[in-house]
Amino acid sequence: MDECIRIANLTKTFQGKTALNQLNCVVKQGEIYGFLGPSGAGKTTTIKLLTGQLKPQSGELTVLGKPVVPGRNDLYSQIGVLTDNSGFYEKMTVRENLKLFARISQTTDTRIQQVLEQLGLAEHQNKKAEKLSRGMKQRLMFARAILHQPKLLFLDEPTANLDPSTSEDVHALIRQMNSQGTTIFLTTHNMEEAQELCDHVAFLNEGHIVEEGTPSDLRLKYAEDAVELRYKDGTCLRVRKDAEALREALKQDGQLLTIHSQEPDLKTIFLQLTGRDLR
Ligand SMILES: Nc1ncnc2c1ncn2[C@@H]1O[C@H](COP(=O)(O)OP(=O)(O)OP(=O)(O)O)[C@@H](O)[C@H]1O
Repeated sequence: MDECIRIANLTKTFQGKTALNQLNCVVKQGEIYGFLGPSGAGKTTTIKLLTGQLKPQSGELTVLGKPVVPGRNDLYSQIGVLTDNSGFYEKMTVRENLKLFARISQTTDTRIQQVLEQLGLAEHQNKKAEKLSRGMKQRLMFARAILHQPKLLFLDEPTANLDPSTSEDVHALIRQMNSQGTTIFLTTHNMEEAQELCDHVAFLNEGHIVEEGTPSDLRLKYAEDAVELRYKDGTCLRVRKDAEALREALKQDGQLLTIHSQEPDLKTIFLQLTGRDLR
């Protein structure tokens, strides 16, 4: 699979304080990549550096095969960015907002209609943006970000402050875009969200990546060396994951109901690695 993003030895400081420290990562084309970490870990800073909004102290950044040069315009035709300050004009209707952004990115009216329908905004297109619900506003920001059919979409905490049902809608949109070929770079501090959505995750803590892999590989890597056997009479037995211990356990009286391996969730793994919760 081709590389979509490569970060090599990236360091960023603000007034002498290190925000990112020798960061390395690779995002493959077509994947949903979760960049996970608590508040202040450096997630937004990484997106700003990858999209040329900030300049690093050192390190190399490659996006879609080209080095990132702050202010380089050709990158913007190929990427979409959704952050909490993506914004739109409150006093304009949904369609008027999209027409304005379409003019900047030279997108056709047909594409506007397609996006309105894809994001379930068609019936709200003549409403002023200020009258939209929070979930619909988030859809409008998505619409703006994908109007020009970017190959790569940066989503900075796309479900922060949304209720569970609206978050589910946003997850469905992310999956839909990804299934149409868009690579997604997603930041979140919500580990359940990452576990559900992402093909690959990186744990960011205090400016560097402490672990990365597919959610299922990480869960296996940090799984306890034990399985739990549950019997019909309600008793439970924990045994080591080796053939002899299992053989012994299976000899026990009582009818066996289930055998489960003990795999931690991403939240537990992050806590184990960093001693920090993801707040
Ligand atoms: N413009 C800036 N000037 C000074 N310090 C900054 C600036 N931008 C970010 N920082 C600092 O860099 C560190 C990383 O911030 P960043 O916003 O990237 O974290 P984050 O992981 O996105 O957090 P959150 O989840 O709260 O958005 C923090 O310590 C923050 O205070």
